[in-house]
Amino acid sequence: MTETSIPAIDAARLLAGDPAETARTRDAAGGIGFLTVHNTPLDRARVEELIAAYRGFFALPEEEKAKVDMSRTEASRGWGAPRSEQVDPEANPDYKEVFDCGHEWPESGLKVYAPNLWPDRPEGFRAVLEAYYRDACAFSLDLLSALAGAIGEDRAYFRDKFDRPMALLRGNYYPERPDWAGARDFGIGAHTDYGCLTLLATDGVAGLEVNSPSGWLPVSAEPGTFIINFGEMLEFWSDGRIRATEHRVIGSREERISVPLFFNPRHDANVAPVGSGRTIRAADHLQKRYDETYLHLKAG
Ligand SMILES: O=C(O)CCC(=O)C(=O)O
Ligand SMILES: [Fe+2]
Repeated sequence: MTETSIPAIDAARLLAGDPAETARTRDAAGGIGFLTVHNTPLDRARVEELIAAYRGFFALPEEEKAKVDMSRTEASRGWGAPRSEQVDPEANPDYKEVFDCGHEWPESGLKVYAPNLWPDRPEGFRAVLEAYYRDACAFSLDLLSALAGAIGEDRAYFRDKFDRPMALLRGNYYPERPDWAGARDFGIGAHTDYGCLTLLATDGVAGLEVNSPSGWLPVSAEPGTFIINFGEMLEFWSDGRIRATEHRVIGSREERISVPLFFNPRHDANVAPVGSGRTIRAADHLQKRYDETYLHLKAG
């Protein structure tokens, strides 16, 4: 596949089953593995409100963020300090900061459903994130159903695999690229995402690069337009018909906020290739990847 541009898809048309938009989505998912979507149910004001909430949190004094530091827990909930995650083992730990929250189900005993850690400030932070989480999950499920149809599978296939989703909503804060940063330092090192579909909102500042046949390709999106890519579980599931493409952020003189929703299925979903007779339990794959990349979870 030699596709070297990132298709822009009209989400309303795709979800309504428009054949041309469906075919372009299928080609993008199986080719470069990235697309942008506009005309979505989450408008610009909604995303700007969300980004402002994260901006307020990341601007808090370090002592305050440390009260919800995920390194005190065995899970990926709360604040991740700079250099607390190493997505590329060949690179140094990322210099970004993050705030993670997700679906809670403590009775499950699974760390992927751990309780969220909420800061006292900024005011309204929790409510804004929870409402966005809910609506972004619904939109992502619609997108996945359309994608299933696009690759010739049952559109309803995913519906019951995403109740109690292990979906994780993350705020990434990339400060100005530090003076000390060298060739092995990244805002986020090269990686593929772990789950099914990533719905990425950004503040519009450039920085994301996609590994394409012609080299690292920049992609950006204004608030209200989203970048979509696919994770390892969907690549397994679709037996490679949908690609999990590597991407990274080196960082620049301009600070940047991005908000991915990592739309992961329920813990017991089987993400092995459809019809293969094999089993790959979604929670096992996700926990393995968390344990490999979050420094506070790394074995030893
Ligand atoms: O900040 C971005 O644009 C991408 C972030 C990313 O790849 C991630 O959080 O997995
Ligand atoms: Fe990513």
